[in-house]
Amino acid sequence: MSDILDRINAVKRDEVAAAKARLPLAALRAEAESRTEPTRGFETALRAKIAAGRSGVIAEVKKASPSKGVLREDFRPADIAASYERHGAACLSVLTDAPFFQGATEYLRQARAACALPVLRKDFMVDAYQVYEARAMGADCILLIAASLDDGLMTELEDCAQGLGLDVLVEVHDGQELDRALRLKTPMVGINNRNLKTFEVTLDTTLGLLKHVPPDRLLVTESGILGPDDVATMRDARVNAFLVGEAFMRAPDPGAALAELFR
Ligand SMILES: O=C(O)c1ccccc1NCC(=O)[C@H](O)[C@H](O)COP(=O)(O)O
Repeated sequence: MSDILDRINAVKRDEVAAAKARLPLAALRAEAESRTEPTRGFETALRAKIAAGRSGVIAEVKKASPSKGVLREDFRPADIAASYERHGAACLSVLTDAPFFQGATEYLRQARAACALPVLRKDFMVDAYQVYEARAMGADCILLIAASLDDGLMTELEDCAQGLGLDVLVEVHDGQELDRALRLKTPMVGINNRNLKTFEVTLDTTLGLLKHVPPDRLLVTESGILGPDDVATMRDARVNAFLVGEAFMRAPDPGAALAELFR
């Protein structure tokens, strides 16, 4: 039986094929390249928080997930983004995947328009077409999941993103993926504590891999940061950048929850 990532990637390839039929690559590329305004610096924003002695928090805007179902009924991306900014987030991560996360391109546009924070397009990238889409919709950064991509495609997508002025966060879950990620140019490496085959979450994933991340890289711990003990564990291990979704999405005010967790 295929795992969730295989299923997601198959759906993504179908989505890309349908999108190309509606809007050919050349037209989308022209649209993306016609955006003259600079992107907001995602890596720069994270590093600035950390340099100021704070945690660099990538605050996620996510209505639902495959492992947890619907996380938030009252889902207003613009309000959530504004609250995150008021309470000290460095960056946003906005789910644009619809079939599995109930996300939308429009949510990214709404969230970005409501604040000055850089925004990650959180989706499952399998084709350069989606990178052009990311730039066209206003994203500042894309996610590359090493488990989903061979080396050639990962490099192609990174080159495409960087050529458009987008930052890249590469995500890994084990040592082999980390070795492959470290051959990319991007300094931002996310270690996902969630096993995407079993949905098991353990912070030991970050704790076990972090010694293999060179000091010039910006390590982001992803998933399963739910309470103050989790933050303290990571800070004790000198991990200062966090991607957090569920803990904020379940709170009445996601930004206030961020301020409480990272005070
Ligand atoms: O969250 C899931 O169920 C999931 C399933 C399959 C692929 C990816 C998945 N999550 C993506 C993420 O990486 C998280 O949204 C992100 O790291 C935040 O995690 P959390 O704070 O645990 O919501």
